[in-house]
Amino acid sequence: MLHLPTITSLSFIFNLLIGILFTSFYLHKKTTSFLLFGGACISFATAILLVSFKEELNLPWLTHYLANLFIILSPLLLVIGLNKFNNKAVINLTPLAYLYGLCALLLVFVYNHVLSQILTSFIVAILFLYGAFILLKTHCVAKLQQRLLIIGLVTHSLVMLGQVILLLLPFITSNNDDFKPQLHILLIAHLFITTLCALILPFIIFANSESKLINLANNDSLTQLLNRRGFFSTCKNIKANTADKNHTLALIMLDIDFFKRVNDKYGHDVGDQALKWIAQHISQLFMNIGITARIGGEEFAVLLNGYTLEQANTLAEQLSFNIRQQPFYCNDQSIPLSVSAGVSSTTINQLNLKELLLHADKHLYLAKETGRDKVVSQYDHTSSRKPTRPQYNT
Ligand SMILES: Nc1nc2c(ncn2[C@@H]2O[C@H](COP(=O)(O)OP(=O)(O)OP(=O)(O)O)[C@@H](O)[C@H]2O)c(=O)[nH]1
Repeated sequence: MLHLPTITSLSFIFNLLIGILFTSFYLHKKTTSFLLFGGACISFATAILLVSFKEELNLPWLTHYLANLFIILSPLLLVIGLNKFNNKAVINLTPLAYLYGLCALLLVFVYNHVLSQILTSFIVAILFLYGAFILLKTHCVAKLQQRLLIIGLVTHSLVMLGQVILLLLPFITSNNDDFKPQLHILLIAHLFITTLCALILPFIIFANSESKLINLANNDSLTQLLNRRGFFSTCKNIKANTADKNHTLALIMLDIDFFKRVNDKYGHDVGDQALKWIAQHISQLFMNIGITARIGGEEFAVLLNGYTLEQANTLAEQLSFNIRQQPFYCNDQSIPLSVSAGVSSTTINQLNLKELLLHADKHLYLAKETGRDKVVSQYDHTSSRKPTRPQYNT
């Protein structure tokens, strides 16, 4: 059956190893939450080690007092670590420090008494519940593991509260049973859940880190749109995910007109703001209907799945109109901006993204060649609207 020394040893080994794993990741990445999670696991392993000397050593301040302090320290570090992981840069540590100080003080008077166990279990229960609450509010990519960990923390909290009740019962009733078998089961549950939580936590952390890295690799940090790489990898799945192979899709390629002049006249920072402003217009219009990206310096692309060439052309005209109508303001100056656009389309059957981009690029080139501030699509090689050049106040 469940053999306590074996479970204790396994729990010690797992917590120590996971603690070392987190600490070495901290040394490599300097992410404070890793150090705190490592500390939480190592604290728990240390507590197990100290308690295991209970029979051999007659040093209760070590095997009881210090062990209890480490038991409380473990969820305390977990809670601070989860707060940090949840991107709360400034955590008010004062209440937690007071709580820990108060526990340390109270335990001085009762460390050799069952009250020490009651106090420790109660504080641990509260901290685990708080940890579950923080985790609930944390954005995690690994949803299943997040739920499992929340369940683990809540269950752990209940186990600790169960322990408090069992330890308190002889005091509040005339029943003098010491509930040893029940406490034994709760202790095993405590060791088991702690180890399980310690095993799930790294998975959640690394899944989030991986997702952050993928985001960094696929997104343009200036405009928050996809970058070229992200655009290609997102569009790659379209073919597989669209059942109707005769379904049309269109691509709009956009380029800001005379953008070099904006940089030269107003500076690179203003140029960056202009790029963000254009990106906002693109997002506003296409957020729910297309895949938007900044695929080059001042070049953007929008893929519209299920749209015809004519529909995409109309939307590109709409975007161009919006940009022309609402002047870009920076440092109290109005800077007129315009875009040229090339549109191309194909069917899912014939989709070759590079070719589609090439066609749109040819039309974009034509738009530039024939005056800028216009949209050119396959059927529209000459625009009826007279091109207007942006004017800059000197
Ligand atoms: N501020 C800023 N400028 C950029 C960025 N990437 C590219 N550019 C600038 O974009 C400008 C592109 O200039 P050109 O290719 O000559 O094109 P243009 O002046 O827009 O002229 P046309 O495209 O022919 O209308 C260059 O000055 C680049 O330095 C960026 O991230 N930020």
